[in-house]
Amino acid sequence: MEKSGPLDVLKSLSFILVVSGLLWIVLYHWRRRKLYKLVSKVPGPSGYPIIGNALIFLFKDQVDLYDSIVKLYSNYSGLFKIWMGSEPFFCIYKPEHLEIVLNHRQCLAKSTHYDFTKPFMGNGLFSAPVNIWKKTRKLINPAFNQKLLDSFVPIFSEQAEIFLEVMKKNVGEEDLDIFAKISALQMDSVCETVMGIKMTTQTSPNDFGNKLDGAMAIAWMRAFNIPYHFEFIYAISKYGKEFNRLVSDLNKITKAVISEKMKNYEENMIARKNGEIIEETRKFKTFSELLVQLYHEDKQMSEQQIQDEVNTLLAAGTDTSTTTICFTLLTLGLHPELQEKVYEEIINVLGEDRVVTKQDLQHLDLLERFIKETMRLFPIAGFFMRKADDDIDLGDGVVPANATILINTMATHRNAKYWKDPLKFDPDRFLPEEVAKRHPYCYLPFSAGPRGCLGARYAIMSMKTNLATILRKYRITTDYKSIEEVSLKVHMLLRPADGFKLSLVERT
Ligand code: HEM
Repeated sequence: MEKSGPLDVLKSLSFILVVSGLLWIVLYHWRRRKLYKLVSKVPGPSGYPIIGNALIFLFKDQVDLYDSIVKLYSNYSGLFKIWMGSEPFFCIYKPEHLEIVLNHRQCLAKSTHYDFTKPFMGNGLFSAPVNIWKKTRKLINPAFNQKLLDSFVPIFSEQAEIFLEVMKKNVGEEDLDIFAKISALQMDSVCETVMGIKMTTQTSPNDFGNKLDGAMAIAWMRAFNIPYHFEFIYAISKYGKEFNRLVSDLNKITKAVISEKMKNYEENMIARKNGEIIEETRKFKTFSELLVQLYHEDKQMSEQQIQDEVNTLLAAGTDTSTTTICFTLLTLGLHPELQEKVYEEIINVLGEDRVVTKQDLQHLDLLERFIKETMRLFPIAGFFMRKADDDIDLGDGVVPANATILINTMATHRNAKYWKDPLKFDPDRFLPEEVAKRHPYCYLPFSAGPRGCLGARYAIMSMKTNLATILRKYRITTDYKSIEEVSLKVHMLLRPADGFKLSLVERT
């Protein structure tokens, strides 16, 4: 018998490899046959082998990314799908679909893309897996009550008044960056209500806010760029290195704050046991103190979980409100006559000098409708994702288990099917009688259902306080001429591609 040489061994090995590879491919597709069957029933653009439709998102700058998503949605009248590599994405915007998905018990999971925020937010509410999320949200929901939010209004007011002081020195300056100023205002309010510390970003600028913004922007950029999903590419990239540096700096600060709250709580417990009377130095409890209390009383929250929640609230609460306030200033600038009506309302409720109180907020109706209409046209968190844990029947199509669902509320908010003359700015759309005429899921700036925004009421109250304080002293102008002219980009949240182009003119 002839002996087999090294070449024959190599040939046999190659044969085995090719056959196993083919078997693996067949098995992989066989296991996904149900998925393919369901996917095939849903319309969608044709894609390329292996990458599918990933080119829609790949190598796009922030403006192109926004335009591509809008264009994609405009081609379909309802549910459609795209392939991101081997992963099908089901794209929705119809109110009926949104209502099913956002309330479905099997749709509470966030897609894997949210994992990129985990180095900072960990298992905080925003990115937590469903089992952890359920437990934490049940614990935190009661703490986020109206009484607590009311107790924050003096902080919102105090910070807004500091903003006016800062603006006295800056207004009229060329190249005044109003977004940065509002961002500092929000950062100081959120840091004080969440952590109980005066960050003083407004008066002595520090880079905590920039670091937070930078870290979140990189996490979101990664979600939309498949090559950076691979840890070995991301870790050696400039983004990966920068992200780790930013997160490490931010964590040092929040960790120190939580350790201090833990220490205070324990010292107070001992003092109370010894019969000492503890004088409260503040009229409100911060979120971190409430979380520390939950940690001690319920023993259901670990120290790490507290830090994850604090980091989450900082990240979820600052840029969101900052960007919405700036968009509201922009829409005020675009509509000078309406702006005067908002001003009159503020003067009627507040008078000339008094700081804003929680009672005032209930009477600033037009201002609230103005903010709501702004959030319709500029829903800053207009794209978000869920994962289906089971097949989800949407009536006119089924989303198969494990698929990602891409929600685009911008497509709902600006849709002529649901909004007459959708690009017309009209705060009266939010009069109660008008709201009652619509499907409630036509308007979702804060998402909805059990996993909707935890801070929606907090955001409205803080934005109303800030805007009322600012608008009483300043008239807003913008270089934009119309809503249509404001082209948008995806910078984690939506932002105007060419900036906000705002000016503040002192009222005399
Ligand atoms: C104008 C301001 C805000 C807007 C437009 C907004 C919008 C949203 C949206 C759309 C979601 C759902 C995101 C998703 O499912 O991926 C969300 C979730 C969340 N938001 Fe907000 N938000 C705002 C302000 C705030 C504030 C001020 C806080 C806290 C102080 C906050 C805390 C949260 C948290 C914790 C979640 C996650 C909820 C969960 O998964 O259970 N948000 N927000």
